[in-house]
Amino acid sequence: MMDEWDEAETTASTNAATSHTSSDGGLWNKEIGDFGRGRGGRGRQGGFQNSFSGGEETTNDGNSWNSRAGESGASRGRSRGRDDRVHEYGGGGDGDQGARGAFRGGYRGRDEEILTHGGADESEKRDDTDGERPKVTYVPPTLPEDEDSIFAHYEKGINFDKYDDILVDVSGSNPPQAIMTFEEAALCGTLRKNVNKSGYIKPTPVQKHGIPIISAGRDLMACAQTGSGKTAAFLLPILQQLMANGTAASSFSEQQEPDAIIVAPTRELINQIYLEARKFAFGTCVRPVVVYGGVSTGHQIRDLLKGCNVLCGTPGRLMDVIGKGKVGLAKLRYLVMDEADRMLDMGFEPEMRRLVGSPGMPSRENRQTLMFSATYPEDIQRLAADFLKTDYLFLAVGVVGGACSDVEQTFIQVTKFSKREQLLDLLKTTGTARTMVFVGTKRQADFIATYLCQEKVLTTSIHGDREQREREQALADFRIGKCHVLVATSVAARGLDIPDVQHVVNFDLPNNIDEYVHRIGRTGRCGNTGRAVSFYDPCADNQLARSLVTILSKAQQEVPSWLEESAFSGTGSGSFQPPRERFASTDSRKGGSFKDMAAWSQPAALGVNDEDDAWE
Ligand SMILES: Nc1ncnc2c1ncn2[C@@H]1O[C@H](COP(=O)(O)OP(=O)(O)OP(=O)(O)O)[C@@H](O)[C@H]1O
Repeated sequence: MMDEWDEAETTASTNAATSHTSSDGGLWNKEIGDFGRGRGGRGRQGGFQNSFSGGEETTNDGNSWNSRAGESGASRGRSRGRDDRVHEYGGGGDGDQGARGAFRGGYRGRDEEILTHGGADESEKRDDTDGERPKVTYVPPTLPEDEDSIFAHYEKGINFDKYDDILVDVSGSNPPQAIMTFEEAALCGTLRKNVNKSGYIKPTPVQKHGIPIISAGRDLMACAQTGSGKTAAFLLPILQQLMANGTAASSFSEQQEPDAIIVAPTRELINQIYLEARKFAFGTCVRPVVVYGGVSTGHQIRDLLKGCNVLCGTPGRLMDVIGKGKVGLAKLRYLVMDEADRMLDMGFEPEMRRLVGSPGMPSRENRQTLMFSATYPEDIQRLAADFLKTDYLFLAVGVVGGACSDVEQTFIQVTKFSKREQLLDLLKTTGTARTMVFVGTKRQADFIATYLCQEKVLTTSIHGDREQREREQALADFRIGKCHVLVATSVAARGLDIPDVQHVVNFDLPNNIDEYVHRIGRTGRCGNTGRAVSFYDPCADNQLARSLVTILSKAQQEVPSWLEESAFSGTGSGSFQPPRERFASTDSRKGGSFKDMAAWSQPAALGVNDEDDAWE
C-alpha cells in the first residue's frame, strides 16, 4: 500500500519511452516501433511516428522514425528480439508504470519539445512534486554494508602528481595557510583511517586549500578542474568539524535537524555524493541521508527519520521534505552547493532562493556556505555572492572554467548525416574501451542507443525520460562493464565519477562551453588520462567555435586550423549570439573577466537550446 508520504511522480521520469539496454548487443525488432536499419542498406529506413503528436514525421540524422507512443507505453515489459534473446524495453515490467506509459510515455513530437528560456521544458527540469502525477514507488536496492564495497575505489593516474604544478589563486582577506598533507588536516582517527582506506595518500590542490578554509569557518567559492577531488574537499572538513564539536549521534525523531545540507543538480550525482559521505563517515556517529526524485518519498522519509546529520538532496525533493516538516533547519551550520554554477543558473536559482528563505534557515551570517564547481561564469559568481558572507574566499585551481588538461581533445568535422556512421567507425577503433556518448536530446539518446544495439555494440542509455530504476540500472551496467557504451544527455554531464571512462564522444556538441568542459571531464579523472572526440558540424556548432578555440589553447591542446578559421571568419561570428557574460578567469570581485579571451560563454539559459533534458 502507498505510504502517506509517497509522492506524485515527477514528470520526467514517467515519460520513459523505450529503453534499449541490450547487454547482449542483439538486434531489436520491437513491436513498439520497428526501428529501421539505418546502415548498410539492411532493410528500410525505419520511421518513428508519434501517434500522439499528430503523426508528425520527425527526421533525425537522415532517418525518420515510426512508432506509436501509446503502444510503446502499453507494451512495456519484455519482448523477444529477432535473435530470440530477451531485450528489455519500456518501463521494464512494472505493471503500474506500464499502464501509465500507455497514456504518458513514448517519444514526443517536435511540438511537445517546448523550449523555454531555460532551454528545456521547465516542467521537466524539476524534481518537484506538484500536480496530478502518479505515485513513485521505486525503492533503490539496499546498499552493500561490507567495507570492501564501501571503500571500493579506482587508482589515481600517472598525472596525479602533476596536480601540484597547477597554479592556485586564493582571493579574499586573510586566507588560512594551505595544508600539504592529510596529517596537517588534523582529522580524527576514524576519519583518517577512512581516508586511507579510500586510497587517498596526499591531498589534491583543491583539498590542500579548501580543507583549511572550511575548517577555519570561512565561506568559500571554489573552482577546480573536473575530477580533481572537490567532493572530499568539502566532505572531510565538514565531517571533521561535526566530530570535533561532538555532534550527537542522530536518532529517530519525527523531525530531523541536520547539521549540513548538500545540494546537487542531478539524482545520480547527489547519490554519488551521499555514497562518498557514507564512506568517509563510516564508523563514526555521523549519519548521512540522501533524498532525490524518482524514488518513493515514503521510503526516503522513513530512512531520514532514523537520524540525519548530513542531508544530501536534489532541490525539489529537499524542498518537499522540508515542506512536509520532516526536516528542520534550526541547527544547520553548513550549506554546500556542488556544481554551484548550475545550482544558481536560471533553472535552479529560484529553488535555491526558496531554500535559503525557508523558515528556520540560518542567515548567511549564521551558517557556512560552500560552493564548488569546475566552471563559474562571471554573472553567476556575482549572483552567488548573495548567498555568501561578504568576506568569502574565492579559490581558483588553474584556469576557472578550464578543461581538464589530462583529456586529449580531438575534433572531427562532420555533417549531420554522417554522424552515425562516424560514431560506429570510431567505436570500432576503441573496442571495448568504456565510452560515454553525449547527444543533444532524449529522443536522440534513445535513437542512437538503439542504433548501436542493432549494430551489436553493448550499449545502454541515461536521460531524463527514463524512469529512475532504469537510470540507475543503466549506470550500474556501465560501471560494471556489462555495457561499455553509455549514451547520455546532459543529465550525465556533471560530476559523475565512473571508473575507467577512457573516452567521451560528443556526438552532438552542447551549445554552451561550460557544458562541454563538464562532459569531457567524465574522463581523465584523478590524474588518469582520457580522450574526448567531438563531432563538429559547421552548420550547427559555429557559435561554439571561439569558445572551443580558447578552451583548447588554455589546455595546451592542438587547435585544428579549420576550427580556428571557423571561429574567426565571418561565418563563425555570423551566427554569434550576443554574449551574456565572458569566462571568468578569476574572482569576479577583482573585476577580472577574461579580457584576453575572445570567447563567449553562452549559458544554456539564454541560448537556443535543444537539450531538452530533465534537470531535476
Ligand atoms: N587525494 C586523493 N587521492 C586519491 N584519489 C582522490 C583524492 N581526492 C579525490 N580522489 C578521487 O578522485 C576522483 C574524482 O574526485 P571527485 O569526484 O571529487 O572530483 P570532482 O572534482 O568533484 O569532479 P567533477 O568536477 O567532475 O565533479 C574520485 O574517485 C575520488 O575518490
